[in-house]
Amino acid sequence: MINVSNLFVKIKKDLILKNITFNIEKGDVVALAGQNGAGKSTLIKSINGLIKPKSGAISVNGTIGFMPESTTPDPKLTVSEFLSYIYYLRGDSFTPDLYSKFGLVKKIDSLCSQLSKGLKQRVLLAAVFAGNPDIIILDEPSAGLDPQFQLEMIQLIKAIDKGVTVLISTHNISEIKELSKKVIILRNGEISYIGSTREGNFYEYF
Ligand SMILES: Nc1ncnc2c1ncn2[C@@H]1O[C@H](COP(=O)(O)OP(=O)(O)OP(=O)(O)O)[C@@H](O)[C@H]1O
Repeated sequence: MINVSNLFVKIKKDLILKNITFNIEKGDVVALAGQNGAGKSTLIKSINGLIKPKSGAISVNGTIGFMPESTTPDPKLTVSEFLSYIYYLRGDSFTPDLYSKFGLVKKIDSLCSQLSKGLKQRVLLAAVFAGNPDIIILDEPSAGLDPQFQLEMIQLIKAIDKGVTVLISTHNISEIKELSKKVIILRNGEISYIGSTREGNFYEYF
């Protein structure tokens, strides 16, 4: 579903990603981990076609729903206006049952600017599903959330339909263990570990 081979990415003069190779199969839920600055967001942007690699190949077999890091829904729109707009752009319609699925029923008419960080993240997660993408890519969806909202975010991600491929960037070891069987760990722009989250102390490769 996502195939990356011998990927090198340069930003300005710096080589940020070095010889990255991995394969994600349809329906896999894969965590992308690594310390700050390891290259997770650069890899995610490359997969989304937002950064042109120096060399190597990326092939993506399907449509992507992408939630970038540290973004916010349009502050001038209400929750319903924002989600209707995003779904419209993707040729889809936002149905009311999605408000309850994402815990937004009481916030339908609130301005996005007035939501807490946790609620903004839920609105963005709801937006990711517009157009029924085959692949969901989430860049640190629970960063900055309190433990309760983190748990809720994990539950929402776990509820994603089987068969949808998920790539989720996170620092959170319990989140990695809870959500995914497979983890890719980056260290200084290289893969330091790729494999199961069930075996060994994979977090030593951070
Ligand atoms: N536009 C840019 N200009 C210069 N350097 C950049 C740019 N974008 C990323 N980098 C550098 O690339 C490296 C990897 O950054 P990236 O954001 O991909 O890491 P990350 O693993 O996502 O980090 P974090 O967990 O902090 O989000 C860092 O050293 C960063 O400073």
